[in-house]
Amino acid sequence: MTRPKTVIDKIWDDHVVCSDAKGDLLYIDLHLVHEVTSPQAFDGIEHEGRRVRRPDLTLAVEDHNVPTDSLLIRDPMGSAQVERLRENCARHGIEHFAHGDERQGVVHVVAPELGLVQPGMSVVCGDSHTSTHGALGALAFGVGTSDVEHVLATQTLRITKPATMAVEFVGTLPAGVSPKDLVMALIAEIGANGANGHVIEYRGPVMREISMEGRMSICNMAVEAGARAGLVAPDEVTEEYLRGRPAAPSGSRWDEAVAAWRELRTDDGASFDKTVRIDVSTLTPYATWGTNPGQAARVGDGVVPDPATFTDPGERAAAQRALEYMGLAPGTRLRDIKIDTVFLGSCTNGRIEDLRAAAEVLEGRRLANGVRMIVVPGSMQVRKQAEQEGLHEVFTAAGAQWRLSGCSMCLGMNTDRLTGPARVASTSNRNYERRQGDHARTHLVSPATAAATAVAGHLAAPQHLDGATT
Ligand SMILES: CC(C)[C@H](C(=O)O)[C@@H](O)C(=O)O
Ligand code: SF4
Repeated sequence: MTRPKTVIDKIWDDHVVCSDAKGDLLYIDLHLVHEVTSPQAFDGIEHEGRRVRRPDLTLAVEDHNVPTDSLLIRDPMGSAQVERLRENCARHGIEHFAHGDERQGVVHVVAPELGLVQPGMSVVCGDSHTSTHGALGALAFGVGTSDVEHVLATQTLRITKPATMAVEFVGTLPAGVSPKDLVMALIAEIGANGANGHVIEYRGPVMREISMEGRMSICNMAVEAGARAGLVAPDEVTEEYLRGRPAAPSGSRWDEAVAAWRELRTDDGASFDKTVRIDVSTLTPYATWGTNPGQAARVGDGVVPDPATFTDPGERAAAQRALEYMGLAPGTRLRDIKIDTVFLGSCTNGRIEDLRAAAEVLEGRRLANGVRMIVVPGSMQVRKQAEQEGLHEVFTAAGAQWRLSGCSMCLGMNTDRLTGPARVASTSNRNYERRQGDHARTHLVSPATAAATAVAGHLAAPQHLDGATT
């Protein structure tokens, strides 16, 4: 009998080209590229007189630097970076979705929606949130620019095999608790370093009930717990999501692919280096109060903690500093924190289901006085779908701005960077100091919570708009 294996080991072993004392050389099935981390990598291979080894397995998308209120890139830095991506792709024969292309969007939204990411694949991108693609049952790593160069030149990645971690969600998911809340609850529980160096397999009955969009939100934030990657073994949800997508297999190749995907399960008896079990039955929506994603509490009855109550000195100091930056006093109820800006978008929560969840809350309601909200679809395809469903009208009727696609306010690398003091409810994944602007304070939330917050003017989940007290 062969040794039982985790799904992580199966995909890993399938891609090892060779190994030495320093680690493995993994074959890469799909290389995603964006404008921020690729210029030096292209310079590097060109300096060596090399070509891109597999342009056909490489896709580039403009996302971080593009404005979302115009097709014209006015910012000189952003424009220079995007221009270099265009030149590099043209020179190396790489498919490239430019700002204005109907397939453009945040790279982690674009690749899955085309059906390019499939179970059992190895995927890399010079971007930490590449972990998103694990939702499709792929092993997907964010890598640095020198690795991008290596992958461009050789279609392989040098990497030491990370440890494995099982995150098991059990119990019954209560209504009104979104996948984002689930992953925020996980990180609040294990901490922003809780999965350091591991690849997570999200498992358990609850994961099977979660849609592909929801799985992407959960895998997206694996890196916010310190993980190298996060994945969900493929199942019927994965198959239904992929069926009929432009790059998905078709005809008899579909049946062959599905048969292979069905082998991608963790065998009974396989062991993980670490296991965490979360009972979801008593969860409620979450929001962060601090400056890392683990500094989070329940929106309904949570309060900003007193740093003095943390036993770990590092955590105590981090909480102290976070409260100073965030301008918050211990004991403040999360629902008393007033918000002036709301960002709905990003590779965490810019997909169609996210927009639907927010629109459901905003339907027939208006933003609170003094609140500004921007809605940035994760891709131009998401934007098109949302417009077909009339969601954009719900957003604009409520007083929100309906934008083009890009990373936008998720990180201030474009003209959506906040310039003045701002307190933001944001559906993105990172809340470190100054990420959204020099004087911006970020509270991470789910799309439904972002929408309810926009209406209330303070942190709130949808049930609080109807008078619920917790
Ligand atoms: C700019 C890029 C390298 C960065 C990342 O790696 O994640 C960005 O996408 C982010 O979300 O902070
Ligand atoms: S949307 Fe945000 S998290 Fe995602 S790739 Fe862009 S900047 Fe990074």
